[in-house]
Amino acid sequence: MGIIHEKAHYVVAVALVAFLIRAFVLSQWNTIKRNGERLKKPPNTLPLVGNGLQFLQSRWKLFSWFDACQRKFGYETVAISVPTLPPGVLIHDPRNLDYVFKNEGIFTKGNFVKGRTWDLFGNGIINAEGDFWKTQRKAGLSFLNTANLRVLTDVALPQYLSESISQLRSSTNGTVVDLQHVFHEITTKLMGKMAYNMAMHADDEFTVSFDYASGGTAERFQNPLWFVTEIFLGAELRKSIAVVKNFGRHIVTKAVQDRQEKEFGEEEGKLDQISGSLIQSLLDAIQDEQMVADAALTYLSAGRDTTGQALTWTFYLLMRHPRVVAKIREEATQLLKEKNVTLTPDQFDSSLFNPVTMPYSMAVFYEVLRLYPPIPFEIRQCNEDVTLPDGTFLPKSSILVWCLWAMQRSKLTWGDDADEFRPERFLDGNKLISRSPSEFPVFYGGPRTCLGRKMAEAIAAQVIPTMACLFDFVPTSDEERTSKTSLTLPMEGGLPVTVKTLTGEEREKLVRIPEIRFSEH
Ligand code: HEM
Repeated sequence: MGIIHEKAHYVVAVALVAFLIRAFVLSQWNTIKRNGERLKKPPNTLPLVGNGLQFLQSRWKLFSWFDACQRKFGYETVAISVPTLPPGVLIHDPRNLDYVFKNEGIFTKGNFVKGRTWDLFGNGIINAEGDFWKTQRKAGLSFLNTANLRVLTDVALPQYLSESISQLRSSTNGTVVDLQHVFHEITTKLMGKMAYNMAMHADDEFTVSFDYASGGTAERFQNPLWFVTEIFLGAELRKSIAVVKNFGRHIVTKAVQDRQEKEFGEEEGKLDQISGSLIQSLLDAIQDEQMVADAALTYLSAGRDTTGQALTWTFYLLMRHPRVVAKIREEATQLLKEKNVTLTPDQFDSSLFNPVTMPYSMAVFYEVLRLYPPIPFEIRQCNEDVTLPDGTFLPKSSILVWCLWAMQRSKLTWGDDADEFRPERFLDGNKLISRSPSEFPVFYGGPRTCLGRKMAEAIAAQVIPTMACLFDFVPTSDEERTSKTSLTLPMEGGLPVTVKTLTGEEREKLVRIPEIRFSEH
């Protein structure tokens, strides 16, 4: 028995050495070059394992490493290597990113991304290409048309926002509330009702399983041996994906039933008339119900998690920057006075707040998206040989990575105060400044640019000033918050706060004399 054990160790060790030597030889062979020169390597690149160990760290440390690369190399493209994976580069130059956005047929998700996300998203729009992508995009465009967005801003959002406000008011006795849950609940209800005609909540079994599956799927991008480790440690992930997939099928079955039963008459409210319009458009366009389910689940993740998390980081930063909160309150108070409207927890019309009437609040939202991008990095794979504008030659199958977390903190692009939270950088007087997608890729760019940008902006323009005017939130801890592993950017442990409801008078005082709770930086 002892001898067999020893031999097993020997076999594993030999296999590991052989594997590393092969990886090393392949990495030398496949070196990516710029104008005939090898690319520089990022800090802490090791012989044999390359950057493999960096990718095994927690994502928070990984973000810092990406940021350190960006600080060291500026816009220069650098090589990244991980044993077992095709050769790769990390790009920082907005010119290169612009080229990627304009040539999305060359820079695709490829087997590298699809192989890792397939179990969760299958053929959903995020993974789809060609005609199948076009079909899903068309269905999404029809769901997010102007008339539906108006129902969202005038009916659905005010209703769900007011439900959350009632809950927050009942928690003003020192109870600790998780703000991340509050925002997730709003976006979950919105997407559930409008897209699928379903009453969904942030603590449903589906949502909990989806969070887990998103974390497990994201880990596959950090662990090159995920397909081996999951054999032993992947039971929970497999279970979560099964729950998610079942729910996808349930959405489709319910939508087919709705189709047969639902005949809307004049008496139906506006929200009921449009609810389920995404799933119905998808059913019209796609024959295969499994594919409809994949498409539905992908939209749910794209629309709900990103926006809920962006709002969470917004209030995290606002609690650290009382002067910014005071300016949001000032902007809202001014508008309310002009319209001769009062805002109290019992009586408010949040639909007054929109991206046009609330430029400062929108600048706050963009600044949060700059520092805490809900999709923090992107990966593409070249499906042919290609040369980037900076001269970097990428052979077919190479991997291209850009880290929004790092790029959106670049001093070259954003100036010396790039690390500071300063919403004014998005304002020219009272007008919002828009930045090109290649400099500020938070909503992606080119033909596959985010479909839901207007929806996210409409939600932010209403939720941020309404919540900031009605409540004063106090965090239960001053510690820096981090993000847990996920395909998006959820806050680890949520955002626990205590809540105080503000009277109109108190709000006026806070507009004039912003208290300093944290040192601003
Ligand atoms: C702050 C909120 C949001 C951010 C930062 C954001 C960001 C992004 C990014 C970076 C992508 C590209 C992802 C990739 O392919 O790797 C994307 C795609 C997409 N987003 Fe958003 N998104 C947000 C909100 C929304 C909302 C509310 C919806 C509404 C349903 C939505 C729908 C989509 C769809 C359908 C795509 C796929 C587009 C395509 O491949 O053609 N997003 N988004």
